Amino acid sequence: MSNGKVRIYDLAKELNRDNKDLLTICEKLAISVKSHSSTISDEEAAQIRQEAETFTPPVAPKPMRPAQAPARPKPSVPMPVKKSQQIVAVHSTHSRPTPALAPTSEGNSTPSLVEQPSRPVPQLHRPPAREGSLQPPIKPIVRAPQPPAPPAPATPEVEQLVQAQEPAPLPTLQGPPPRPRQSTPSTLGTTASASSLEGIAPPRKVRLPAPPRSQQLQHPEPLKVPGPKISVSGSEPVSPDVLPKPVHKLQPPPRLLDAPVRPAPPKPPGTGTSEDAIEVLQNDSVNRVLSTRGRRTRGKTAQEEEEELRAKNAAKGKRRTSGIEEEDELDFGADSLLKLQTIDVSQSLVRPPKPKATKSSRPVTVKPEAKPAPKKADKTDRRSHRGRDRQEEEEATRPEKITLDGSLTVQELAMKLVVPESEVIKILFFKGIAATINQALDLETAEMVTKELGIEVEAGTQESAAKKVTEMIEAGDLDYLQRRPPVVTIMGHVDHGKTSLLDAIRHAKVAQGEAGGITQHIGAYHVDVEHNGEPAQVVFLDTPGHEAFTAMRARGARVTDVAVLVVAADDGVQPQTIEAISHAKAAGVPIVVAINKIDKESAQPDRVKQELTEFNLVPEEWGGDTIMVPVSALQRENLDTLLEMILLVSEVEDLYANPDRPAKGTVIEAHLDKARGAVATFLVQNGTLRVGDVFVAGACLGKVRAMIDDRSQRVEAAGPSFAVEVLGLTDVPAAGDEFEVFTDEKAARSLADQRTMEQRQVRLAQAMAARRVSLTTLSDQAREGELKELNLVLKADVQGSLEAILASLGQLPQDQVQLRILLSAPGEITETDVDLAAASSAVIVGFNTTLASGARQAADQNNVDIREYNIIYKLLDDLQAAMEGLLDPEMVEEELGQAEVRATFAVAKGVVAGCYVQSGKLVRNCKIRVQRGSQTVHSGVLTSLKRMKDDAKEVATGFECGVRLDDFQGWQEGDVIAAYQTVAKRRTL
Ligand SMILES: Nc1nc2c(ncn2[C@@H]2O[C@H](COP(=O)(O)OP(=O)(O)OP(=O)(O)O)[C@@H](O)[C@H]2O)c(=O)[nH]1
Repeated sequence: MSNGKVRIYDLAKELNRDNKDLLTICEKLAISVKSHSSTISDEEAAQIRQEAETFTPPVAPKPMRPAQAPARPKPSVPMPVKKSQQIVAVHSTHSRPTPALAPTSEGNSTPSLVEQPSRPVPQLHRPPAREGSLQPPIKPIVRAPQPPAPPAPATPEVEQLVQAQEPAPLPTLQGPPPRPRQSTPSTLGTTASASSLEGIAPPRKVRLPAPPRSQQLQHPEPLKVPGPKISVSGSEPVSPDVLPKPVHKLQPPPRLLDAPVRPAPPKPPGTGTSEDAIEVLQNDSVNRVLSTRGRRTRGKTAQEEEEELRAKNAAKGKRRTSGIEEEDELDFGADSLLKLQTIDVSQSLVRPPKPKATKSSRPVTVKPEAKPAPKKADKTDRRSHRGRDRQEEEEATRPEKITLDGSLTVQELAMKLVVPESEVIKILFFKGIAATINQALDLETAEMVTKELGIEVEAGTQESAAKKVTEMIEAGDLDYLQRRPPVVTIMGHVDHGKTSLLDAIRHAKVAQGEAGGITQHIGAYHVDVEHNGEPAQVVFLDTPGHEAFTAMRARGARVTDVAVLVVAADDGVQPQTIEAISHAKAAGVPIVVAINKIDKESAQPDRVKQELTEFNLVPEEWGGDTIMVPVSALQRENLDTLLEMILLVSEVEDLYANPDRPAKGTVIEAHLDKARGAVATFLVQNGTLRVGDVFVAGACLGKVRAMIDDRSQRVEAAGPSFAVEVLGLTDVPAAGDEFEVFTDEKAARSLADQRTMEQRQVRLAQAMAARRVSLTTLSDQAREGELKELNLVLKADVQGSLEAILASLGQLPQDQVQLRILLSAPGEITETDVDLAAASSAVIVGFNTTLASGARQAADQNNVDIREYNIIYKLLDDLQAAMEGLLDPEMVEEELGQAEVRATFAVAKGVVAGCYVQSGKLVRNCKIRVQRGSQTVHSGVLTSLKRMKDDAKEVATGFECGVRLDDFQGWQEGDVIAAYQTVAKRRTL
C-alpha cells in the first residue's frame, strides 16, 4: 500500500487469495478495476477484505462437459487448485466424440463452457462457423476448475499435454476476468485445431471470456455442419464434434504448396483451407503477408480487411501492430505446421505477388529519401511525413500509361513513372540488371520496368520519333513541298558488311582505315543514282555496328526513311539483326534487306530469307512484301539493284519538304574538334541551311560559319535530306538534338539560354539524385558497410564515345564498389563539371576532350581529380583500379630485417640491447617482435635505435646497433629482433 492506494494483487497476497477471486469480489462490489495490477482506495480495500472473509470462489454454473463428466471414471488429468490457467486441450474431448456424447455436446456442452453470466463478453459478433475453415492451432487457457476429465474422448496426446500443463487438478470451472478480445467460439476452434495437430502446439496464454448463453445459442449451426470446420484466424466458431477431421485436411502437402503461388479459389465466405495453415510462421512479416492472403481466401478485399483491422485497433486502443501481434499469437499454436510448410513459405517469399495487382502487393520500398524529383511528389512530402500517406499519394499520382520514346536514364524513367529511383533500380536488380541512377536504359528495358509496375506503355511510342520527319513540316510549307531524297540507314549485325556495302556504294574504301573494324561515328553520305532514267539521290546514314552503339543506332532510325538491313549470307540472322529489325519496325520504317557476301562459298541466301520470315520479313518471291536483294559488297555485285529498290520503296513514302524556308533538322553527330571547335553533322529535314544562318541546336547557339559535305567539299547551302558538317557552334550539341534556324538572332539566343537553363536544372537534379542514391537505393548495402561508391563525371568528345564508355563501365563488377555516373555529356570539361564533382566527391574523366578555360584552376582549388584519356581500355583499366582502391586494403606484414641481441647494457632510461643486424635492416619506429627461441617475448615498436652513440633512422645488415624499447627491458643475449612493417595491400574486385 502506498499513498492510500492498494493494488489488487497485493491485497490478494495479503488475503491469501487468488487475484481472480479478488477481481470477482471487485466486480461484485462494483469496484471498477481492470486487472490485478489495478489500484483501489483504502476504503475499497477494506470493503474487499470484508467481503473476502465470506467469499467463496464461484463454482461454474455447470461443469464444462456435464454430459461427459460423469462418464469419466477417474480424472485423467489432476486438476490444480490454483494456477489453472493453462488447461490446454480440454476440447480435445471433441476430437473423438463417442456417439453417445455427440448430442450432448450439441445441446449442452458448448453453452456450458461459455456460460459465465457474470462476465459479459464484448465480442459477440463472430459469424457462425464456416464449413471447412481452418482454425489456428491455439491452446487457449481455460481458466477453470474442471469437472473430472471425460475418460474416452481425450486423445492421448492431449492428455499428455494437459498433464504437462496442469500439474494439479482443479475442482471447478471458474470464469476468467472479462477480456474483450477473445471469444469462446474461437477457443473452441483453436483448441480443436490444437488437438488436431496432435498436441504438438505449445500452450497458449489466451484467456477467454465466456460469452453468455444467448451468444452461444446463436451459433448452433457449426454443430450441425458435417465435415471439418477449422478456422485459421481463430475468429470463427468451429463445431467441436467434427474437429478431429481437420487433421486430414491439414496434411496433404500439394494444397499447401499451391498456396503461395496460386490465388485462392473462390470459396464460400468463411471457408478456410489448408492453405490458411501457411499463415503459421515464425516470421511476423511473413505471417502478416500470408495471413492477409489467408483472410482474402475467405472473400474479403484488402480494403475491407484494412477497415476491419482499423476498427479492431480503435476498439482496443492499440495500434495496428497489436492487431498483428494478436493474430500472430493466435497462430502461434501451430508450430508443428512450420515443419510441413517451410518450402511453401519460401516459395511464397521468392515469388512475391506482382505489384500490379493491389496496393498491398506492391513492393513497399518507398522511403522518404527515395522520393523522385518530380515537384508534385516533393509537395506531397512536405504535406505529410508519413510513409504510408506518401505512398498512397504517390500511387495516386502514378500514371496509368506512359509514353516511352527511346532510351532514357533510370532517373528519367523513375520521374516518368512517379516512383522512387530505388524502385526502378530494384526492379532491374531483380531482373539481373545492376543499374545506376544515371544509367541509360534502352526502350525494351524501360518498357519492362514500366510494365512491372503495372503501368501501361502507350503503343507506338517509337512512332512519334519516326514521325519527327513529318513534324518538321509545318502548315505554311504545304504549298511549297517538293520531293526530297530518301534518308537511308544501314543496319545489321557486326561484320555483316555495313561499312563495306556503303563503301562499295560510294566507291571509297572507308572500311579499310578503321581500327578494329568498328565504325566510330555516324556519318552521312550522298549517293547519286539514276532512277527511271532520271538522276536521283540517296542519303545514307552510316551507323556503327557495335553493340555499344545500340542507343545511337536507335536514334539513327528516327530520321530514316528506309532501313537497309544487311545480313551476311554466310552468317544469317544474328542478335543485332533482330535488334535492327525491331528498331526499324518500331519506327515504322520500311526495310530493304541486303543479303551480303553472296560471293562467298558458304553463302546461303535462302537460309537467310528463311530465317527472316520468322520476323515477318517474307521475300516478295515467296509471296511476301519485303524486298531482299542479294549483294556482294566486296565484288560490288547487284548494288545498282539495291539502290533501285531503295528508291522504289521510298517512292511510296511521303518524302516531301519545303526547301524555301529556314532549315530545321536533326543533329546526327557532334564532337569537339581540337582545331575547329565544336563540329556537328546536321541532317536538314526541311528548308535549306545556309552559311551565315543563326541556329539553335539543342541548347547550343550557333551561326553557320562553314558547311562541308561528305566529299569534304565546302557548300554554301544544304537542302532537304542533306547532311552537312557544320562549323560555328558555341558548344557541342547531343546527337539526336533538333536544330532550327532563326531569322531573329535574339530569339535564338533566348531559346538557347532557356534550354541551357533547363539543362542545368537537369544536371542539378542529377546531382541531387546521385546524392539520394547513397541514402536510399543503396542504403541497404551501404548500411552494412558493404558498398562503396565511386562517383564520376564523364565528358567525351562525342556522344558515341560516351555511349561506348558507359556500356563498358556497365560491365565492371559493381558488387563491392558502386560506380555512379553523376553526369555524362559530350564536350569539354568545364568549371560547372568541376563544381559538380567537388560537391559530390567525384572524379572527372575526360575522353578525347579538353579542358575549358578555368576548369583546371577550379579543379586544383577544389581538389578535384581530372583524368584525361584517349584510349578507352586505359580509361576502363584505371577506373577499375580506382574502384579497387576504394576497397578496404588488406593489411599485410612485410618483413624488414632481423637482428640478434649480442649484449645488454643498463642505462638510465632502461636497458639497451646491443644488436647485430643479420639481415635486412632495423628501422626506427618499425614494429618488432622479440623472439627467444620459438617464443615471442615481446611485440612492440622500436622506439630508440642508435648507431654508435648517435640516433639512427635505420641500420642495415652487417652493422651493430643499440636498441632500446620504452616498454620492454627484459632483454637477454641471443634474443632475436624481427623487424617488420604492416603495409596496406590493395584488394582486387
Ligand atoms: N566475302 C565478302 N566479304 C565481305 C563482304 N562485305 C564485307 N565483307 C567483309 O566482312 C568484314 C566486315 O565488313 P565491314 O564492312 O567492316 O562490316 P560492318 O558490318 O560494317 O562491321 P562493323 O562496322 O564492325 O559493324 C570485312 O572483312 C569485309 O571485307 C562481301 O560482300 N563479301
